[in-house]
Amino acid sequence: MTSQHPGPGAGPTLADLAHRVTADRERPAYGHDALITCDRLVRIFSVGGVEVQALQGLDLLVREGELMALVGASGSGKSTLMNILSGLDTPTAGTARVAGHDLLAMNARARLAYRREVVGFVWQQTARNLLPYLTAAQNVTLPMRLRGVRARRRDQAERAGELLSLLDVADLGDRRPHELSGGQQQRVAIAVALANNPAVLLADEPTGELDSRTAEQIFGAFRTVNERLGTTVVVVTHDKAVADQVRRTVAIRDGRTATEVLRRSELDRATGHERLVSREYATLDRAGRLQLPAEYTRALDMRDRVALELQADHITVHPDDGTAADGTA
Ligand SMILES: Nc1ncnc2c1ncn2[C@@H]1O[C@H](COP(=O)(O)OP(=O)(O)OP(=O)(O)O)[C@@H](O)[C@H]1O
Repeated sequence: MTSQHPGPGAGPTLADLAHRVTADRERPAYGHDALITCDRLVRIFSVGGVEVQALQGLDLLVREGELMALVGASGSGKSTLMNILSGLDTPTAGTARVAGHDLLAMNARARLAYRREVVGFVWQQTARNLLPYLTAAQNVTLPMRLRGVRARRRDQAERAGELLSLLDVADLGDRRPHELSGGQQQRVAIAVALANNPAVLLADEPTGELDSRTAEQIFGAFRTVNERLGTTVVVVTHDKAVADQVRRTVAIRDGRTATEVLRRSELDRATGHERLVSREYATLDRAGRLQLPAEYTRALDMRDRVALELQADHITVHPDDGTAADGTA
């Protein structure tokens, strides 16, 4: 029998091991405190017998109250992710949870309730967001009626008015979509998406059909919603200027999160003005995998393998200099 009190230098005691096991069990699960958790998310499409892996084990955590942008090359998987988060599509494997809802386990009824009450979405095509034969105000009250919760018409109309006012289109409530500009339509579409007070507002290229000045204003509207209502907002965008305005931008590459830029304001001592300082991070996945930027590895001619060294507060990555101990230079 192993002693409970071995001498110095011996392995862990039984008590140590028991403690480790309990500590591991009690460690909070990945993403336990996030509003959106994607864990090794996979989406495979089969087209004519050919498989396309649109998402290849994507990890993403979004905390409550965040306003963040998702960027990435065409075909990287952004829309696939948004369709999953909005409840329109189901992942092939992995975990996706939004505000406590497991997106892989919902039946049709739960999915419908999820889409009506938990998430709001704004699409790129302005025409897809609004019903053409309803006025702006009627478009905003429609999701409230579909939700089926008994509420007085007057209260619904009042809420629609408040939302249209928050989005600076209060005086356009009686107009139909074709009587509104593209930017005004997107503002109304944001109000529609917020009608049932969702936990998350998702937007897929919401400024894609707008000129850059209008795009900037629409992005301002997302900021207002985030700041005033506290709604968590995730926006997919191609627009670099738009992505630069948020505190967090996550880049997706080949169906995985690859890099992340975080921005914070800092006081410029010289001028006394606030300025935004940004820093790029690489994503470290749960298996410890890290993708080094191609321009870095090319600059140091890093290929096949690299040497890692653990320092007190960082890890260094060196090119393979051909001095491997096993002689396989
Ligand atoms: N319904 C589908 N059937 C088959 N393949 C699909 C389907 N939807 C997406 N894909 C494929 O999955 C990959 C990711 O597509 P996705 O639309 O998510 O990319 P994206 O980053 O949104 O691109 P874009 O910026 O051009 O909109 C692409 O290779 C695409 O062809």
